Amino acid sequence: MRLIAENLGGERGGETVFSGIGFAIEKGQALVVTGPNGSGKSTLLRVIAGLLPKAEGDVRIEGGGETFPTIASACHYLGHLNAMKTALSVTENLRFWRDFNGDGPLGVEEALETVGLGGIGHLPFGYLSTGQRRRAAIAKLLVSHRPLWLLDEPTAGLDKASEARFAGLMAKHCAEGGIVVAATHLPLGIEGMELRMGETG
Ligand SMILES: Nc1ncnc2c1ncn2[C@@H]1O[C@H](COP(=O)(O)OP(=O)(O)OP(=O)(O)O)[C@@H](O)[C@H]1O
Repeated sequence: MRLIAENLGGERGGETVFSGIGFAIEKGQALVVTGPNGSGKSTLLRVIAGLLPKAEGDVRIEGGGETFPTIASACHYLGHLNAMKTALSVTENLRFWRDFNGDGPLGVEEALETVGLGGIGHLPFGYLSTGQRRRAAIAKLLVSHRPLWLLDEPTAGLDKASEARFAGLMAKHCAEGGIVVAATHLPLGIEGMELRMGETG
């Protein structure tokens, strides 16, 4: 399986944010997207995820077989917001995502243990601290059967120990044949290709 972009362009509010982006990411590889504020990192991730229309070019999955014929079927997108219901418990949220995305490598309890949140699954998501919310959102990736991780500033709000743990999880995902595309300002501690987005304005 590979993720291919050819001459990809994106726009916001009718203005071109980026153009001519091309890459080929094989399974087991990571692409780290860097660049200053406003350079289009989030826009690129959202275009790849299909959450925004592309302005030109193409981005697609090849070799995903019957299980992952499209990016939509293959990806889990972790944006700035965590996409969790504040009134539901952490466990209930993760059960929802596990059902929605297809059973992933870990069960809910195991995933919570893995991100250091064992024992608090019963709490409403809204009770969690900023970093705990991000860790619970990372647990979504672990309960989901999704080989393509699209991550927007995934380590924002994480402490050093959690950052290091997440670096290990991304490396493991790649080692098991996954693909990671991550936009970041912070070093992520993973080996990967770098795509540097340009300045705007
Ligand atoms: N809904 C919108 N309408 C118009 N312009 C927008 C919209 N959303 C974002 N933009 C503009 O698109 C450009 C790219 O924004 P984007 O969020 O992709 O940048 P980024 O590289 O992720 O920035 P940061 O590092 O601050 O997160 C910015 O100039 C931003 O102001």
